[in-house]
Amino acid sequence: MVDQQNLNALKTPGAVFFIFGATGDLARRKLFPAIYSLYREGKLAEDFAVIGVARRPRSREEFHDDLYNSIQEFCRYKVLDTAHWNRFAEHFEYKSLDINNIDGYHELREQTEVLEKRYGIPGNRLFYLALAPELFGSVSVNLQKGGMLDSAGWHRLVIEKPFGYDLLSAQKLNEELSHVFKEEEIYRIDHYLGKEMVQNIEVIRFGNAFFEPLWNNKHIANVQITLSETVGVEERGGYYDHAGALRDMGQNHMLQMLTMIAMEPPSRLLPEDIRDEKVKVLRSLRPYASAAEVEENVVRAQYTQGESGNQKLPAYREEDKVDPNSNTETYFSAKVLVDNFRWAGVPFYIRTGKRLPVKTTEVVVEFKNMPTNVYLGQKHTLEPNLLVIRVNPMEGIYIKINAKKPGTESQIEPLAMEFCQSCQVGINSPEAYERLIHDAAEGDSTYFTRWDEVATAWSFIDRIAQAWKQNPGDIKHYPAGSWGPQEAHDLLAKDGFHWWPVNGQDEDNVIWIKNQG
Ligand SMILES: NC(=O)C1=CN([C@@H]2O[C@H](COP(=O)(O)OP(=O)(O)OC[C@H]3O[C@@H](n4cnc5c(N)ncnc54)[C@H](OP(=O)(O)O)[C@@H]3O)[C@@H](O)[C@H]2O)C=CC1
Ligand SMILES: O=C1O[C@H](COP(=O)(O)O)[C@@H](O)[C@H](O)[C@H]1O
Repeated sequence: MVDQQNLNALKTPGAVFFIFGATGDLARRKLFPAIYSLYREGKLAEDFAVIGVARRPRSREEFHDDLYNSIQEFCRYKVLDTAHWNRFAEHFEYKSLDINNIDGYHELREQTEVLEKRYGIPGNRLFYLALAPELFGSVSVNLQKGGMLDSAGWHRLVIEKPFGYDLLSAQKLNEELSHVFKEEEIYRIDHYLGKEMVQNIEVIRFGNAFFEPLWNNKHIANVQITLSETVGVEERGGYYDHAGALRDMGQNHMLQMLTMIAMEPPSRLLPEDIRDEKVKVLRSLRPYASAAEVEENVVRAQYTQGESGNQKLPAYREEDKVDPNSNTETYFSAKVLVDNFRWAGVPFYIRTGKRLPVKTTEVVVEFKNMPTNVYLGQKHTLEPNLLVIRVNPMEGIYIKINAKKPGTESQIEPLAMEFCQSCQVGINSPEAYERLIHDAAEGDSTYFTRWDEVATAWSFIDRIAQAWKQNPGDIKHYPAGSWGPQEAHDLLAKDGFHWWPVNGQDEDNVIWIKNQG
């Protein structure tokens, strides 16, 4: 609970929030719960309204029922009591509208003005597009034509991923949006940037004297970023089969996490300074020069039938709305080089996949071995020091160091110094969408992607996609429930490295490192 004194500092300025796609999956699982949490924590006061927009008819009561169910199922807070719930739900209206029907926007405008009057909102309007990406351009044009941008306050467009399918389509979309919204009014969501531990990377790096001096190619051997999922494509087969892992996770979340690890310290902690540094990293990524280089450095694969626990898992090609002959990748891993002074020669290995054994997001920074190993030849093995940043589902960091095994003469064993943030009583980290909606309402664009970041990321990814397109059938396979194809292991083995076990467990789920104490 937030005390009254801090409330004004936390609260967002009064605004009307429009959720386009209010009957959809994202609204139900993420957006409504996020708005409720913000309200519960006093970050949204009473001067706000939400209008849910979608085509299907919904009475106000039905919409409130949807809202209630979504919060009870997906929010980290359960509904408090009836009086509190009624006060919250009162802020929500529904408008049935086909985004292509311009008359509907005039009605929406009238409805908005009534609410602005009721809540004393000075014309601030935040448009959240939880819609299929092909609708993004038309909505923004129609918002303007329909007079929705004529109010006195600020107007912001929050736009979901994917932002385009490749550089060309992203440029086209950006061009369409830029006729209506200025760059500083566009908030492109990458929900990984809203995650607590992704934001913490910055503090861990720039707030600790013992990391920053070592954060370079003199001391770091390699960096490994893993985003593994146990789920398959669920109900999103239609979208996913067109996108694949490279576009779904690589172009956005993975490259964004890489930039947070690799960027230079910004001169000030202002959104544009931070984003300038991130885009410099993206520009330093060494492009793969040919299809042969792609093949050497990037592994793609698709899951076949497999099992997890005692459960049989279907092959990707058997999933709903997936082409039975599909060659779409559900897994990829890559060796990425950042060609700048700090990182020259340090490989960044990234991997993501569906139907892997565990759900986790983790960054492992592997340090170089000691220049002189005084323990060599004495039957001692020194393991490299690791810094592991756990993003999800566990949040925390651990550092692996070598120490003398207590009670032995001189035996050395690795031990973990672990901080598990998510294990701390009383810490209930906000969901990524809470932070991002709050930031957008505050006008803080730090953790949203700027156009040049998106474009630069696409030009890197496009080379991989184009190389794959030349040889669609040349995809590897892995059984659902496994850690991906052998080639992904070979990718590191060629350089003398291996993937470090995630969650502190090896591939057979054997505890790899003992918790001390
Ligand atoms: N779901 C997720 O986990 C994630 C989703 N995203 C992105 O979020 C966006 C939404 O995804 P998701 O919620 O899954 O999609 P859904 O298909 O579940 O929902 C789409 C929404 O759009 C509405 N809609 C469709 N056509 C129109 C139209 N012509 N006029 C008005 N409303 C329309 C639908 O309502 P109706 O049929 O009633 O019109 C529905 O509310 C996509 O860009 C997706 O890529 C990003 C990350 C994760
Ligand atoms: O953006 C996406 O992310 C999810 C994974 O997000 P997480 O927060 O649960 O790690 C992924 O399942 C989905 O395919 C992708 O579109």
